[in-house]
Amino acid sequence: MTRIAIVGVAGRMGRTLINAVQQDPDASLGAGIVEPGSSLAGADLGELAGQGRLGVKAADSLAAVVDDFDVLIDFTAPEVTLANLAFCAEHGKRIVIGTTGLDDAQQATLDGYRDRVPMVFAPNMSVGVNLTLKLLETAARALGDEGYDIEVIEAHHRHKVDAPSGTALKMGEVVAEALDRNLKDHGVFERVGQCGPRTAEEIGFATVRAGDIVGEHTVMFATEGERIEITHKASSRMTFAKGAVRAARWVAERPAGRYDMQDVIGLN
Ligand SMILES: NC(=O)C1=CN([C@@H]2O[C@H](COP(=O)(O)OP(=O)(O)OC[C@H]3O[C@@H](n4cnc5c(N)ncnc54)[C@H](OP(=O)(O)O)[C@@H]3O)[C@@H](O)[C@H]2O)C=CC1
Ligand SMILES: O=C(O)C1=N[C@H](C(=O)O)C[C@H](O)C1
Repeated sequence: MTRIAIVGVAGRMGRTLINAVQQDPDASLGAGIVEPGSSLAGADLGELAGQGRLGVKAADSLAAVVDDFDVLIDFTAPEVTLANLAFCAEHGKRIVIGTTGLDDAQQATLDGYRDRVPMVFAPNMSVGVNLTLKLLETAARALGDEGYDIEVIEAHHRHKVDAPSGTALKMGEVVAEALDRNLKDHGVFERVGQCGPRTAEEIGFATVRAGDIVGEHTVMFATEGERIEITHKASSRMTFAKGAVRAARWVAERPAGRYDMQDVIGLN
């Protein structure tokens, strides 16, 4: 039985994760943590998730629940995640990180823990997106050097704070790598005014933020006469939450290292 703590239990993913842990017979909910000073500290986690009392109360620090879990699941914000990762390193815990929007320096800091903490870090925990990444690799190898333009289009709910999504960036990286291109050099994240025609090698990104869209990603390979679109649409956050709980059970048995969802699913 993997004892899990969820940080950010008041959030969209946090509440969904409470339900996902409850539905997994091989996982138990050891703790849930809200932001320090939150009025939800002390609230019952089951009631937070809309499923009735569970008898586990929301804590407002990791230190308060340090003995109650083995794996932390973190879907919060970059600086919060890095602080929690440091806590895990100090206290011999494992971690599953779904947080997106880390900048290069924050990515490097995270990577610095790979020899000390067993961690799964993935911008998208759904099985479907991780399979899609494999399909993209194949498509890019077949089409990318044959005159097909590559564009990544993503859409999310109005509350999302980072752009492009972590998943869109990962899709861009997979495609770029398959074509021996570097996303830092070839990614185009803005087109406005007299920006001129696209170059053959650029990988363009477009972002939609609207309403309650859970998460949609399309990679377009377009040339004169045809286009191919590979699309993934998530219609429920439960798809991410189930993946995260699966990752928590998986990483509970692993030595220190930085893993991703493809490792968890067995696609690597
Ligand atoms: N990898 C994946 O599969 C997925 C990744 N994500 C990513 O997960 C992250 C969270 O998304 P989402 O749930 O929609 O965002 P929310 O804003 O709904 O949730 C984030 C939660 O973190 C809480 N929080 C902030 N600071 C702390 C702290 N110090 N301690 C404890 N809790 C804290 C916030 O509390 P408060 O409410 O008080 O501000 C909030 O409840 C984003 O980066 C998103 O991109 C999302 C879905 C899938
Ligand atoms: O913020 C979200 O909601 C999501 N974020 C992730 C991302 O940035 O890729 C994954 C998912 O699409 C939902």
